[in-house]
Amino acid sequence: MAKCLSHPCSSSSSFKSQKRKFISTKRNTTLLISPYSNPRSYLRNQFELKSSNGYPLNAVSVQDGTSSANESKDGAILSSKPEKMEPTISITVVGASGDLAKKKIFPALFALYYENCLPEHFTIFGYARSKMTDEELRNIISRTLTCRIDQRENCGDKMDQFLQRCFYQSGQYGSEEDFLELHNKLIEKEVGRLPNRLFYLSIPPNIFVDVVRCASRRASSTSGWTRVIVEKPFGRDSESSGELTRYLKQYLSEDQIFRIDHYLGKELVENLSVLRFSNLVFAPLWSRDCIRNVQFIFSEDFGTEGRGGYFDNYGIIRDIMQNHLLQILALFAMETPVTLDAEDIRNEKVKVLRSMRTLVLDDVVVGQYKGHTKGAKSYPAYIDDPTVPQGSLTPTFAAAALFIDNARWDGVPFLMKAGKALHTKRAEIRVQFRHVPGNLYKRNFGTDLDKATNELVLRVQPDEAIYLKINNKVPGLGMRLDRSDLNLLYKARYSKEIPDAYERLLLDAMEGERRLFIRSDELDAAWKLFTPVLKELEEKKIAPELYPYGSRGPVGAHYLAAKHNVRWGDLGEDS
Ligand SMILES: NC(=O)C1=CN([C@@H]2O[C@H](COP(=O)(O)OP(=O)(O)OC[C@H]3O[C@@H](n4cnc5c(N)ncnc54)[C@H](OP(=O)(O)O)[C@@H]3O)[C@@H](O)[C@H]2O)C=CC1
Ligand SMILES: O=C1O[C@H](COP(=O)(O)O)[C@@H](O)[C@H](O)[C@H]1O
Repeated sequence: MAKCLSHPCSSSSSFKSQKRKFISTKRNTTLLISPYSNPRSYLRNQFELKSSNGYPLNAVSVQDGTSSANESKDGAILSSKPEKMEPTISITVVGASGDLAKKKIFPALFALYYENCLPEHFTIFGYARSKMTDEELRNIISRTLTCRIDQRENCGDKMDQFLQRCFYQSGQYGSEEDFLELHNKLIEKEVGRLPNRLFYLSIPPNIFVDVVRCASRRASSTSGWTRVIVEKPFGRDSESSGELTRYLKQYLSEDQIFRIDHYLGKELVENLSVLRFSNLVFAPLWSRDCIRNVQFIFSEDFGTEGRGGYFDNYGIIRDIMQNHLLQILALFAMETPVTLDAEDIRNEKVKVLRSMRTLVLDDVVVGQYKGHTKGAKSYPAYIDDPTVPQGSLTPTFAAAALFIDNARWDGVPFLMKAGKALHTKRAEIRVQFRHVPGNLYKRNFGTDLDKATNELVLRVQPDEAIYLKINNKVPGLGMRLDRSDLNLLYKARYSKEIPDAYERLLLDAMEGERRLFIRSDELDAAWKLFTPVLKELEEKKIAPELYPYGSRGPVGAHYLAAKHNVRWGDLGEDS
């Protein structure tokens, strides 16, 4: 039995059993088809992993009724299974030869293995068209595996053991035969166990549907669950996203689809709800009464570098704003969910997204980076990328002002800014509070009262931190005030290395925990906000404002903020 020794999601055993009772009551109809005479012994046979909300499994396998696509068929098969079959999980990374698989997915799987978060029995398959042997795949992925800095025990041995569980199958993405071959290889590894299968689609979106068709027809688990993690982008607009969902649903139920947005797996984004809902001090401040504006800022200090072919078809609004920043906004602004269950949280996110005003062109600024030389070093323009068409108008930078038309947030500007090839790499949420009414100390601040308002910053990356800018008396006999930070810097407070977002999300998908994955109605609501402006930008061929590689982006972003009486919080020296 795998135990997730140091995963933050460990919960007390009494809580665990309470939750399980709840599941068995709620799903007693499906448990009736379970081959296990005692549901508790069946549950003990499942992985004792805990998902990121601290709950144990709420959707382990088809016996729990979660894999509705194959229920009756699977039910029949299940009833002929031996009573105490141990489960196994087979994870297939489709697109295993690609950038994301190498950079993020295999390393995250290894980190979970290293932390004892994977079940005792598991198999990992890489699948792609490239021809490779198992050994070649192992060589490629071994280059990106690392052990936790704070542990490093048996690092080499653990890597070897992990790599021995990794295999490779070459195949076409639209070939049912090739997926059948994969299926047969999976069966060899799963023999004698209850097989659960997870497919990670780390491939360009135009082949999602082919893969899902072939995998669901030829390589689904016959008696356990089958789940599919789908990478972004989920379409280019409302229409294509709806179409993609309709296609996927020909082969999968919504419960089997895990639409990933890796920002939801980031530590500080996870912490947003904890901060809001478990600290009394913030609750009365969290509304238009005290908050002047909220800013969601994403910047990267590198350009598209090799991903220009993908990027040019999407642009920064689709790549970052419509998903990562909007998801954070929804968590920031939603009402208190009834419970921490996935559906309760996603219901609240949908409500807030549906209360938002559709974005208009007047509230958007777009930019594109141009070449720049600094000393002896030259930085390329976006259109110097050989995979980007000449004359491309695709924005690599955008700023936008959004509004939530509900009682809590009426009139509060929610500003977003996202860009590539800027001066720094950073992601943060900045909350600027209102002025203190009748401030006794206002003459100490000079004429710029905005500089004296409190600001709460959640720095998502790098150097995760939460800090609150306050006004403070400079010690001494006079009465001089300055701006200081109450600072919770994670690396100073916590010695443990922060897990990568993909680790948390992979673990949750294995556990059937959907809280951090995007439901189809959330996706619809998100696209509705951005689709009209995206269409208008393209139809009107709006030229992006050029900004030098490595700069702070177009000045237009400042005019946009000023129009809404906002000053970007990331501009000052001490920001
Ligand atoms: N890379 C990143 O940082 C991020 C990526 N994503 C998303 O993850 C997914 C994978 O990204 P990434 O790894 O960068 O993608 P890649 O371009 O590296 O593609 C992954 C694999 O898919 C196959 N492939 C590529 N293009 C085509 C094509 N036109 N037709 C058929 N097969 C193709 C290739 O494998 P082979 O030729 O061997 O079959 C390739 O190794 C995408 O949806 C992307 O948007 C999301 C967030 C970040
Ligand atoms: O989804 C994406 O995210 C990355 C940035 O992710 P991070 O975790 O490194 O901040 C971005 O580079 C990429 O363009 C986008 O597709």
